[in-house]
Amino acid sequence: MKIGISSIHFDVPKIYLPIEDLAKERAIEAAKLEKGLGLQRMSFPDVHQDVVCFAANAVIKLMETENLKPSQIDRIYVGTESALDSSKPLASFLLPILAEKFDDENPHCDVVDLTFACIGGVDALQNCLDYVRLRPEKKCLVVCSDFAKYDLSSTGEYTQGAGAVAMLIEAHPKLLSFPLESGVSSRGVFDFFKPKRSFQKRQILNSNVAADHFSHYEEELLVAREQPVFDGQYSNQSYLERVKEAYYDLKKQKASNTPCYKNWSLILMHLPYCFQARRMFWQLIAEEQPELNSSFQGATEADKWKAFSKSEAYKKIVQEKIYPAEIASGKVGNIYTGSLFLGLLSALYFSAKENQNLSKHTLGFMAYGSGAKAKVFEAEVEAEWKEQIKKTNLFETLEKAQAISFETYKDLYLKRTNKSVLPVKNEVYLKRVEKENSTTYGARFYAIAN
Ligand SMILES: CC(=O)CC(=O)SCCNC(=O)CCNC(=O)[C@H](O)C(C)(C)COP(=O)(O)OP(=O)(O)OC[C@H]1O[C@@H](n2cnc3c(N)ncnc32)[C@H](O)[C@@H]1OP(=O)(O)O
Repeated sequence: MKIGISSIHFDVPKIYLPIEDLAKERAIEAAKLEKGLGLQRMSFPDVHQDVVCFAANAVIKLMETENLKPSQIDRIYVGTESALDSSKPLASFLLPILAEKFDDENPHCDVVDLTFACIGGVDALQNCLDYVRLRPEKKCLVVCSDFAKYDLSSTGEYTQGAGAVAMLIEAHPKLLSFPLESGVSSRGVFDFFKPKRSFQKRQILNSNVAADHFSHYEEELLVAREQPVFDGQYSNQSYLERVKEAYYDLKKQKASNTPCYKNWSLILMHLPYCFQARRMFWQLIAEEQPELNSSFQGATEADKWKAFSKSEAYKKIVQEKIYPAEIASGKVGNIYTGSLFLGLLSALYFSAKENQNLSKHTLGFMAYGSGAKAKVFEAEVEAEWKEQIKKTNLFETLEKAQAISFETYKDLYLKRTNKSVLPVKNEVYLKRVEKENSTTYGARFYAIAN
């Protein structure tokens, strides 16, 4: 029996900072960000939004579109690395919101968060696929929700983004089905991580945040520090090593001599920024190109590979198989656990707009989570994919987002304002956080605006 994804929906902030504005303020050549890394916009949460809001909005869109009620859902598994609480999972915040929205609930719904940097959403997905394989009458929701926030002026700042993707997992899926094979590679490293408070205070005191903002910033970050400690180039090296090992693990499991990617109509890689996949993929498959040796006789291995990355053959792979997933990433930024699935949505939506026939085609997924783990696996496109994906209105929704100024971005980043940039409309929003003098200090309450 086929098991997989029947429906996929998303929610991202309605405001963004144009990347050229950030480049100007940071004295970075705009062409590096736009043409080198593929960045166009950096989506940023408004005052009333957090990762619970994005997750809830994505789930509500999915349930309304699929005509589902909470009592029909047996599991809500959330992938996130932006937890708002060290004990209470983000998934549990969704329950009262959904109960209120649909006037219905399932007290037996199993909810939990899975955290492993950007790959937690894939762990949640595979867990739920296995559950439905055992109990095919059940329906699960997998939700990925994150806010990718980096230190000001760091090399991560221009890759920031936020948002959520929600997916319905069931038997006889309408969108994608997944076989059992999945290549894995894990290694314990410190390429990108979010250590606990005492260490963070030292980090903050050493940071070069402008003096007039310092005390507020420090106070805020002592409550909850959202930004990672990271080494950008080392994280890319780790990404490459893990994904490569997982790719060849999948090839071994499939006992196939043909390079797996040759069967993939679309390549979905974790996108920490728009051009990550095109900058990394050639390094994964260069050794699967026997013609390289005859074409570049006498050249070093590194030179041969670099030549392959500039070749017409590689440009064709990028244009046909990688580019479709990049379209949304360039306009949203990194959304950690959701980035891989936003890429999936983007690639399928683009293919539907182009009226392509993807039914029965194979897609390749390459997921990565810092710390570090990669998983490489495949999916088959199901017959109703086009109708299902068109319901998301992905590109049209992204086009409606509004630009903000650099000053507004800084106010939001430093939490210097409590006035929303856009009116709260037709969405779940953060209504209140209990203050320190309350016995329920830190409890967060949400409401649904019409
Ligand atoms: C965080 C996660 O989500 C998990 C992961 O995936 S970890 C792996 C990714 N790591 C991260 O995202 C961490 C945060 N990000 C970063 O630290 C950095 O943004 C980064 C490491 C990803 C990139 O580093 P960077 O120093 O900004 O860029 P750099 O690696 O030098 O690349 C710039 C590119 O622009 C190109 N470029 C520079 N100037 C240019 C110009 N004027 N015109 C056109 N291109 C230009 C360069 O040639 C280079 O491209 P190629 O290597 O393909 O030729």
